[in-house]
Amino acid sequence: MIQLGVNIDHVATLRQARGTRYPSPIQAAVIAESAGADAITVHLREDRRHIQDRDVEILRDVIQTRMNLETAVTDEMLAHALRIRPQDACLVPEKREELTTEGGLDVVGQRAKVKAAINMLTEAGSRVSIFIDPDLKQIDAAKELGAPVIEIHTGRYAEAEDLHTMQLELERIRVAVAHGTKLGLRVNAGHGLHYHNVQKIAAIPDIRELNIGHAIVAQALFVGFKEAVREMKQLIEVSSRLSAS
Ligand SMILES: CC(=O)[C@@H](O)[C@H](O)COP(=O)(O)O
Ligand SMILES: NCC(=O)COP(=O)(O)O
Repeated sequence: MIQLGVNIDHVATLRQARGTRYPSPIQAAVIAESAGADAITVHLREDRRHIQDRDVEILRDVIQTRMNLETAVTDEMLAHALRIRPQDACLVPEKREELTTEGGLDVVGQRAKVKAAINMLTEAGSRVSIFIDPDLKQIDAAKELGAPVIEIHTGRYAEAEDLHTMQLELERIRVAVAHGTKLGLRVNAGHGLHYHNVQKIAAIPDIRELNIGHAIVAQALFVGFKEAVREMKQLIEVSSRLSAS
């Protein structure tokens, strides 16, 4: 069964907008787990626009499932991840000025840097994942450098403005998942997934985990956080079962 990692970054976005104590990402993590989340994902960005260092520290003690800590490949952020020692550490690209993560990490173009990060995090006890485009060369490089997990960036599929582009992107993701799985990698996926586009991704055989945040936090405004997580978990399960039958 596909696992669901709930990304709680945007609970913190709302808090940071006013500098209040609420809403609490810690409370969100506890509720998400009680609603069936298999992991809690947070992205401590270099500009600290949402999740803060203190959140990550508290979450590390509170999370009962797994912490999936997304981290840029910089000295500062890696030092932080090495101190936190999350169960899963996901290497992501980061641009200060971007609205949201725009693409996958360029593993091919910075092999030495990525290899060093994988080695350090693995030694610290984290399972390392690489957030990567559905690009076979990047997947081969991730495997070559020893990453046990990849997370396929689904952003282009999610942002497609017409059906034809969406189908093309979906096919790229399907091929990438099959390729990564054949190489022996655990293949996760995520970014931009919501209640109306997750079905086709969840139906792809061999995807192990979906990381979803923005849409769940948005849905929580109307149905509550627990129900929003439950609804997403159920959609994923039904779509994955239907495709298998
Ligand atoms: C890497 C990724 O997909 C998530 O961390 C996502 O980026 C979080 O939201 P923001 O991009 O808005 O920080
Ligand atoms: N790695 C993807 C993630 O954590 C969630 O991204 P989004 O659902 O907030 O776009």
